Amino acid sequence: MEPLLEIDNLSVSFTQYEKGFTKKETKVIHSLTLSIQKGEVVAVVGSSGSGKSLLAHAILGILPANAMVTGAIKYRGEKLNETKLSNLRGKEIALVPQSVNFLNPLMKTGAQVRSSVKDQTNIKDQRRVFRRFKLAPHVEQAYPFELSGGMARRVLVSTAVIGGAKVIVADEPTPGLDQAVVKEALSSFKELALEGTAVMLITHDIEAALHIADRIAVFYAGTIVEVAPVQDFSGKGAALRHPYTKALWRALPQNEFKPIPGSQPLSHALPKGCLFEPRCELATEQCSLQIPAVKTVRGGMVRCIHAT
Ligand SMILES: Nc1ncnc2c1ncn2[C@@H]1O[C@H](COP(=O)(O)OP(=O)(O)OP(=O)(O)O)[C@@H](O)[C@H]1O
Ligand code: NI
Repeated sequence: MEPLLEIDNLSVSFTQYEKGFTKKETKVIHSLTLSIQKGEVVAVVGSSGSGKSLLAHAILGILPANAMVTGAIKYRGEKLNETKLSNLRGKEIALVPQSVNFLNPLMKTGAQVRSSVKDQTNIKDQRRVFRRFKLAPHVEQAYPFELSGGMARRVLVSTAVIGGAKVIVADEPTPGLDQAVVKEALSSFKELALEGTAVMLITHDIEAALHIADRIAVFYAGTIVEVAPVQDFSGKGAALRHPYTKALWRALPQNEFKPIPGSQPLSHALPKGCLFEPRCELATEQCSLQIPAVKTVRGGMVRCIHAT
């Protein structure tokens, strides 16, 4: 089956000026490859600051002006450029942003959700999505500040789906959200996938991802180190391929609850070789020479020369 969305060797860097004139380039996403099929939920799991939101913004073409992008993003096998993407954005490809600050504080929620479709007088569709995401009819007249956190999330999801999106990139909010709200939001993504939507679920919460994802992509310091079918996350993690994924799995409270020593390298001080090498138990001299190429191992994808 042909993937609906393909990310091929994507890199994103920022050029910043330091102390006046020295130009500094920071690579925040590098050589990232990932694809999503119709009806599939792929979770992208990674710690804070690893570049997950930037990946979402790169797919939607809404990165800040000082970002430099290389590589390709394809939709239905066709490489996207700015014109094509601006025609698809908010329609066939939609973002559920990480923060409710993406809502316009001065606009009533009903009008706001309708503003992402061509016919903004189409109240019927808006009411249909509101019903679907359990938003009471009076909510359409409310301003964002009058909404609870859970309601605001549902308004964001409504905005994403009203145009009939085929690909949804959901950048899930980091802690602080009520567990029931999180669960509810996740089940709505699963439902959309069952109807044929391709969902990329961005989260730092591996456990939540396990409940709804078909495959899990593990993000580390700006790239994906492993993509594994969800069933590989079981037992002691023997089916997993990358030492970081195994360590992440073991660190969960229901497993050994053992944190991984060390910390993720910062984007301006990345190691030359494998990004996990400084923290890896399996590291050999060869690991520090260059970033390992992507290989396919037992039906999953991994970037580690030791993976078998
Ligand atoms: N406009 C920018 N200019 C320079 N660096 C940036 C810019 N935007 C983000 N970054 C850097 O890129 C890195 C990745 O940020 P990003 O927001 O994608 O992380 P994240 O994985 O989504 O984190 P979280 O889980 O906290 O949401 C961070 O180190 C951040 O400082
Ligand atoms: Ni983020």
